Amino acid sequence: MMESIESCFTHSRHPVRVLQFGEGRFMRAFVDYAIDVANEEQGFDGNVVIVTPRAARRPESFARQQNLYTVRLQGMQNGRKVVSDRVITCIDDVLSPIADYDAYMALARLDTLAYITSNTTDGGIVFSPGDKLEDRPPRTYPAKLTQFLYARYRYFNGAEDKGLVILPVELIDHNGRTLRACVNQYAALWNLPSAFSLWLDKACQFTDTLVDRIVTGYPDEQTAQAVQKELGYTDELLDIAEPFALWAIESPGLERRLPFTSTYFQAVFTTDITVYKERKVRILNGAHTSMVLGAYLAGLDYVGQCMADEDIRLSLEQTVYNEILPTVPMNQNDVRSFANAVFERFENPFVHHELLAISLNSTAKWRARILPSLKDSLRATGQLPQWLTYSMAALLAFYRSQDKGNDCLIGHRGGDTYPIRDDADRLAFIASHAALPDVAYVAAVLKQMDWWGEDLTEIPGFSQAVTDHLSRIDTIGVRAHIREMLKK
Ligand SMILES: NC(=O)c1ccc[n+]([C@@H]2O[C@H](COP(=O)([O-])OP(=O)(O)OC[C@H]3O[C@@H](n4cnc5c(N)ncnc54)[C@H](O)[C@@H]3O)[C@@H](O)[C@H]2O)c1
Ligand SMILES: O=P(O)(O)OC[C@@H](O)[C@@H](O)[C@H](O)[C@H](O)CO
Repeated sequence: MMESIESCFTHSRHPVRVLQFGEGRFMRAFVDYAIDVANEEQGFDGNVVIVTPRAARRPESFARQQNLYTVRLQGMQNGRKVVSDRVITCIDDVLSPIADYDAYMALARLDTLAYITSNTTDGGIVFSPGDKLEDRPPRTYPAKLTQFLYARYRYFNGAEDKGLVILPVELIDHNGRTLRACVNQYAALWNLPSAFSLWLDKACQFTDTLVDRIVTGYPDEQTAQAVQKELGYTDELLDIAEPFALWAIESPGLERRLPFTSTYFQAVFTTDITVYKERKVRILNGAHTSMVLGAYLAGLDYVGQCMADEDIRLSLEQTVYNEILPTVPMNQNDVRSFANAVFERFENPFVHHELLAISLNSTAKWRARILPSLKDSLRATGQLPQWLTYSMAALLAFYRSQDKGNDCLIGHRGGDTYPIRDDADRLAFIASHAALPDVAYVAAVLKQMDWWGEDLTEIPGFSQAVTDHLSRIDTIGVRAHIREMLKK
């Protein structure tokens, strides 16, 4: 029988310096990876306590293996194959803020605590007026954070050296500033003293950051068995990622305190992360979001398969190089080499990135990751960019279903079914409009101001062009439609 990870490795001992909201695969292969390496190579001297943002109970998988787990980085870097395994030993505890409320709030009184990190997905940094200061805990992440910071402020009598640096990694615009704005709203809602707001200003730092690493997490069972055999121990938290990692942090002053750059991790400290964000979100995430829904309907399941598929690959090249790149306000040579690198990362034969995983919440992703490029392209050329326009039709085709599943809609691909996962109200809207003729279905969805931030039917020609693409998809199928667009 194989040994277990906890019988092979032990914890590193460091004071707890980081409270992390989010136990997901990304945080574990990115933030915790960087901290673990920094402890070993740079004397960071800090461990992490994780809080699961939503779990009602402490996740047993972490306790079972004493919070140890392996990050396997796999892929090509500078032309050579990389396989790098690291057992992460810097996690002290994983708490549920609901089940372990007192233990979690006790961390606010911890002298050594210096940083708070979070990944609560694109939907986590929100204000909800129903949250109360007395809740154990409040529901949203910003409300939890406000309650936590207020407890710390009170315990240390507003001492300025007990402030915290807050480093959110959610992929939304100005994540630090947005989080700060939510905290301000809770402070006002809960009538917290103005001295607390002053303490937030003087002692705490809310930092905008941008992250980039493809993390696919626990692999399929067959791969998992093979990897564990190689490793020589069992690990149910095994986390697979690519070797590339970039963390751009909008605070040059933190450079010395966060020595996170290492062989497989680059931390950049800068006065403005906009260029990193625009480049990454428009090109990498924009490529994903514009490609995956149509490619899935065309019969593919993984990003790697898309790169090997002539039609899908060519369509993505045209999307990225002809339509997205010219909209990125940076040196075009730099942007082009970033795009070339993205294609190489997508080709990574070792990281199996599921299209269905990327499809989650595609409406919000289309707005954040495609719409700005579409509008900039239209402004610059006077024409609707064909592939970005088509990507909306692919979304509407992928989403079009009246079949309700558990927390999702059920889509159909040939004889197979697949889950359509998005906000519940949005899915309900789709279900109730899916049976309309194409023109009415398209118009109904494009008019949803709160989905897109504007009425998309007001973009000249957009509604008609999307309807035309959707009708071709209905009539001849996605792949045939992609082929006819490639011939144009
Ligand atoms: N996996 C990647 O390659 C990658 C790379 C860069 C950025 N990200 C970002 O990470 C997010 C997905 O995380 P993951 O890949 O670790 O997936 P995951 O499913 O493993 O983890 C998701 C985490 O988000 C929390 N969460 C989900 N909805 C929430 C909400 N409404 N409020 C509070 N917490 C919530 C969950 O509790 C969990 O901790 C995405 O938003 C993405 O932008 C992922
Ligand atoms: O993680 P999501 O669901 O927000 O988006 C899916 C992918 O586009 C994303 O995970 C990228 O792989 C990642 O942003 C790369 O840094």
